[in-house]
Amino acid sequence: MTDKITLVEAVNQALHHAMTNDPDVVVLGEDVGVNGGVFRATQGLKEQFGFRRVMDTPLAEALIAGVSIGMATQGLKPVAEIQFMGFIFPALEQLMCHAARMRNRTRGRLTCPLVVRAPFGGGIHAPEHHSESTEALFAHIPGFRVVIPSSPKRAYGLLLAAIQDPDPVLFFEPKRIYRASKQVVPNDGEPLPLDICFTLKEGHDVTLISWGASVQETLQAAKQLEETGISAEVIDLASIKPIDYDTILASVQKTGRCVIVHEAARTGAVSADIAAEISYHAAVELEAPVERVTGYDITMPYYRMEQYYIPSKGDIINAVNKTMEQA
Ligand SMILES: Cc1ncc(C[n+]2csc(CCOP(=O)(O)OP(=O)(O)O)c2C)c(N)n1
Repeated sequence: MTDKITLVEAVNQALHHAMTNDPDVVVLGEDVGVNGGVFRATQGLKEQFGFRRVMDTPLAEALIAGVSIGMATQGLKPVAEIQFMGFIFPALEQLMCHAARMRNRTRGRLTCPLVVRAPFGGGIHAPEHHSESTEALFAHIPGFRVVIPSSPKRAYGLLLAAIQDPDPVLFFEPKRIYRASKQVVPNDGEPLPLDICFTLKEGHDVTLISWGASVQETLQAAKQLEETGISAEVIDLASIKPIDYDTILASVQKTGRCVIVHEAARTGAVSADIAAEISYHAAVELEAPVERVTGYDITMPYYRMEQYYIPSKGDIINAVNKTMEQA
């Protein structure tokens, strides 16, 4: 295919490809079949693969996770959709206490090749439970991979890799940019590596690290900074767990400055871990403390206030300027 497609269309394309090429891949979740998913990520799957492989479930997230774990341990590769990240918590006991531990509990006899997809993040004027970013909660749990794509190409390649991975992967999709831009995404079935971050722009004055929808504002900030003579390197973390510290440390050791940008609340965030690792391993090279541009420690506000919560291009530029002032 040579047409340009959106991030959500890339998810759909990856699901089509995986299901076509591997009869063990099944899809389940609320409204994923007849309706094609609330965001249309699973559109057309039921028509093509039938109700045995594309299952509309009751509104019961614990059931979705539990059934998926059963299927995964018995040879299938379920891709479950949780309609919004804010509704994943009824499934947490199943995911945390069973999926994440299956390999360890059975001393490697059983693995749990399960993918849980969930849209996350704010910016689409939705009410509560529809806008949060709790990726750090899942990154904290041993046994999961946590993956967040930020472009159509990475959505396609990373989702294929997640489906092939033998262990449970939480695949969080930034819905604010589901339809924000288009890319040509060859439908070649090529997975992307799950263990690396992606350097989107090279630079030598400051390293900007982000993930999800915030990568957009981070790239815009880098572009504007370039016009004022500040050269920013931009890294899309993509794999939230595990984190590719080789790339991050090499970048910060080169630039001497780092700003981490994300929508999730500040306390206990993934950025705190990254800042700690950088402070430890690049203490000699750092010219300024690591800055963090984050959401606030509050429930994601309703839509009229959303714009004040989500890190903006201006917030990122201010943080970069702060690090540049320190010498
Ligand atoms: C725990 C939880 N999961 C998912 C949702 C998202 N959601 C909102 S309405 C809806 C469909 C409800 O369908 P049904 O129970 O048949 O009621 P209807 O709206 O058709 O009257 C879903 C899945 C939710 N609100 N809460």
